[in-house]
Amino acid sequence: MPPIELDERASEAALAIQATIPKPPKVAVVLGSGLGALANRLADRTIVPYAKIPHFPRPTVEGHEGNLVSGTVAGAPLLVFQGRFHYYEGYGLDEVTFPIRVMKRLGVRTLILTAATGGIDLSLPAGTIVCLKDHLNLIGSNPLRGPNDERVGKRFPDMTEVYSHRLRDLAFEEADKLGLNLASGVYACLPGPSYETPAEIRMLRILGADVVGMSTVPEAIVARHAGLDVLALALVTNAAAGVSGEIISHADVVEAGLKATPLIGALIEGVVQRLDAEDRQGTA
Ligand SMILES: O=P(O)(O)O[C@@H]1C[C@H](O)[C@@H](CO)O1
Ligand SMILES: Nc1nc2[nH]cnc2c(=O)[nH]1
Repeated sequence: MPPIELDERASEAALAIQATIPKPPKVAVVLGSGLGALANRLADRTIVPYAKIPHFPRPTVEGHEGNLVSGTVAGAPLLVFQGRFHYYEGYGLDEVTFPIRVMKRLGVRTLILTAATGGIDLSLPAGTIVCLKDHLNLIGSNPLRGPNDERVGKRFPDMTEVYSHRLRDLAFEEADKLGLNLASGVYACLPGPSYETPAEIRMLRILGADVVGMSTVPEAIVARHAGLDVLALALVTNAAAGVSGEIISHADVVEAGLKATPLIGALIEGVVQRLDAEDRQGTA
């Protein structure tokens, strides 16, 4: 039997989700390392374990639970992907970005990506939240490689504005309300799983990167291809290699994520409530 096409797999996964969540929220968030507890802030929760969704991969990394959670924040609907897939886990980019293809079929229009990152810029210490303004795809491939589904998006999608100016403005306004000093920066995506060497970090700084991670970019590319508006919030969990001389460990990354969850959660909630208000007024 020939392998089932990606499109068909995504449609089957979306159908299975709709059996439990008949009217999925139009805003989705993907939670990065250590940020999983954000899903617990939702009210009226419906939880679908990834294991119950056909064709869905399974997270293999600590700090990525593997649940799809639908619920509300202060009355505004939100779909939470509690756990993501990374290239370094051995998954192909098709699998890494499978949740994005599925959420498109569920009717999601706005995607909020979150990620744990190393701070390259000296002005971005651990604990800083960075609103991404652009990225460097250094993963060595592209998630859109292969046949293009014209029903979803163009063969050669423009990437001039991956991270929506409108959503970034909204995030900065909400950060102001919280008294949060939100930073702005460029994310470099490397394949991992080893962290960088100090020489690699010096190279990334010259290339214009402010933070470094192992995710987010493939998801953002697939989302833009499909016409979703994207906002990405990177938490600096550690100084990048060689910046402070401190050893980097995933346990510390997860702990920093946990610590920052209330703040990044409040920011996301503010943004989601604004989007919901716009949606109700028909301006979104
Ligand atoms: O899923 P994210 O990008 O938040 O996780 C980062 C990258 C690696 O998976 C991990 C390294 O500690 O954190
Ligand atoms: N590549 C990379 N990913 C991270 N995720 C959290 N911290 C880091 C880091 O320093 N480098």
